Amino acid sequence: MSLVRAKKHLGQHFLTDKNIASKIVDSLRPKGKYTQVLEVGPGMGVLSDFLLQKADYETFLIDIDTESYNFLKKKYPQLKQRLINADFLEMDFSTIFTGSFAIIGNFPYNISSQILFKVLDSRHQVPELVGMFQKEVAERCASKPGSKEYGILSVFLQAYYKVEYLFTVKAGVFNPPPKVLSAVIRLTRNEVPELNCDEKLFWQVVKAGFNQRRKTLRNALSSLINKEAMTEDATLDLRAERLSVNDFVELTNRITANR
Ligand SMILES: C[S@@+](CC[C@H](N)C(=O)[O-])C[C@H]1O[C@@H](n2cnc3c(N)ncnc32)[C@H](O)[C@@H]1O
Repeated sequence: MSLVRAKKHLGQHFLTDKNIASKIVDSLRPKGKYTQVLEVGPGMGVLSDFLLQKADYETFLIDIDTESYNFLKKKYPQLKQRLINADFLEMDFSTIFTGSFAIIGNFPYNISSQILFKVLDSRHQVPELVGMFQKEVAERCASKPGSKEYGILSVFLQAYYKVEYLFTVKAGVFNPPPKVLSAVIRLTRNEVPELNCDEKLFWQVVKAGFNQRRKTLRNALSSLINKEAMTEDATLDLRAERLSVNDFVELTNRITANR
């Protein structure tokens, strides 16, 4: 079988180390929380080989690249409809999954944030994600208040998921090697995937706070708050990067109460 030609615009860097592939797949912990797993960007199937050996769940593969799709169709004829040639970002999960499913992948780095925001949008259906990202993105996901990596993605992911930075991966184990280091993270959704506040307002507050991250929250959130009623609120004197998820939830509740 001839190999898939690596295409830069699709973020194709193929993992060549089977031990790392097996370690990534072993980082999934189904324990009955889901019976189906979707792999994003299987490429030539280095992760899929291990996923398909597991009896705990049914595996689905989606790759945007037709060359990869044709390669995998020959490699795994048993998959049939479970091998999909489409853009993950455009995927309508409801056409395939009725219940919860996990997501795994060595993700294309050029669309990391979009992938994570799509997962957040579908958090009620996605209790777990294990995957490789550019190290910098993985650090951003797991970073804590006060660090320079802490931002919108950190807050939203940590609001709904436990984020674990599992391990770092060197560029040399890919073909072709990327210019950056990589890292594997695991997201495990909270038992209750809802926040104890007006969630729509929470999203607006976090976005507005970080969109003007050099300003204090009092200024960054001026269109969302009743400034007069909240003159004594000391949290508003801080910048967004100082606030934990809980601080944002509590601030959202005070904004609601003072409207
Ligand atoms: C970093 S490669 C990983 C390939 C393989 N899993 C491996 O570890 O060797 C990323 C894969 O994602 C695929 N891809 C890129 N954009 C995609 C998208 N929007 N939807 C689905 N797959 C995508 C690429 O075609 C490629 O196969």
